[in-house]
Amino acid sequence: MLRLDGATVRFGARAALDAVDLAVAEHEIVCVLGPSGSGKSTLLRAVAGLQALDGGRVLLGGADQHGVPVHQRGVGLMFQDHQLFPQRDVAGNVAFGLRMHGAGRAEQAARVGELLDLVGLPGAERRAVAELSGGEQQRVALARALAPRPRLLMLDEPLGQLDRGLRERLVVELRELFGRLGTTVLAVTHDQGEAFALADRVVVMRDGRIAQTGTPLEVWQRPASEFVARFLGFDNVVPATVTGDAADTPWGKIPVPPGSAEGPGLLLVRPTGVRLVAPDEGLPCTVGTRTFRGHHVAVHLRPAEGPPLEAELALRDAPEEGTSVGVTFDAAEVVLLGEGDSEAEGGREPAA
Ligand SMILES: Nc1ncnc2c1ncn2[C@@H]1O[C@H](COP(=O)(O)OP(=O)(O)OP(=O)(O)O)[C@@H](O)[C@H]1O
Repeated sequence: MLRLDGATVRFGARAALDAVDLAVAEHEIVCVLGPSGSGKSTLLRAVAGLQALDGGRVLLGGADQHGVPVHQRGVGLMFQDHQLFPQRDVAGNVAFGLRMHGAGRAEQAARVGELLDLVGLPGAERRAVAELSGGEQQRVALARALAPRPRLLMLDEPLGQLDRGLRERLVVELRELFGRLGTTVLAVTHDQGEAFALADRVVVMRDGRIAQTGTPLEVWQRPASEFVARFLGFDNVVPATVTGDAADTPWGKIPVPPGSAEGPGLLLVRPTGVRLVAPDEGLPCTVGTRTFRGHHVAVHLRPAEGPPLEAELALRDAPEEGTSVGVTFDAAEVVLLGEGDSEAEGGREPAA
């Protein structure tokens, strides 16, 4: 459905999009994730035709989009600040794209009604946009983007401004809705929770390039590099040398999954794999701060040797700050990271 072949966008000497290859299949929901400035919006804008390419191609349904203006690409756009027309009512907003495509009045009214039902705002046609809540406005923006039946729907931080609870609810609704409609979606977000809940596949970007792509589970379980691991919030990363079924690390010997490649590398222990035991067993640590995260607690540990460690524990298992504990590691939660993309490399040279 959508393909980028070596898509490149430069601003001065800097490549905001650096030879990106990406394919999105029909009915697939792909979420692009990455830190601020990694090129996510530039990617969306290039696909939409709002940003010209300096190299490479964007193909939609197999056709090169070079020179095809935005309104002829058949893509729906929903941007961060959803830009509804404040002087128009809900129906006027939702019908906007339909009018642009020359739909008649009756057809517009029928389609608007259908879409408002879909997004959970039945009968809202005559309401003033300014009187809607943030979540309702978001639904109207979504209905507007879906109205002309775009072959590709693109969302830029679709739930960015809403509060957490509403975002979590809407993201589930969106996924269900897109599945029902068979919509192909390319969405951009900096919120990994949102991306993982919405996407069939996530694409993690760094400095205009794709750092990793895979299903949410694949990326979560096997971050490809230190960059991806840290971006996902995993900070238990240390240099390690694997020999057989264990690795030498600054935290001592840590068991690794069977079949791990031998030799030096970087090792990640997911916080769920940090087990607390009696103080005279395993690696001696002192319990530092505890951060409550809903149904679990992130416990920060100061090991006798090596960098700080984070453990994820159930509320009832989290020891008091200052307690002495021992730590052992669960091999199933240990990941050996690719070295190619190490933080230590620092910034890449800007493309010439
Ligand atoms: N019009 C522009 N002129 C010059 N530089 C730009 C322009 N648009 C984007 N950039 C630069 O290109 C890089 C990528 O920007 P982009 O907006 O695509 O990142 P992003 O990942 O979407 O970031 P954010 O999450 O903050 O929106 C950044 O370094 C940005 O400063």
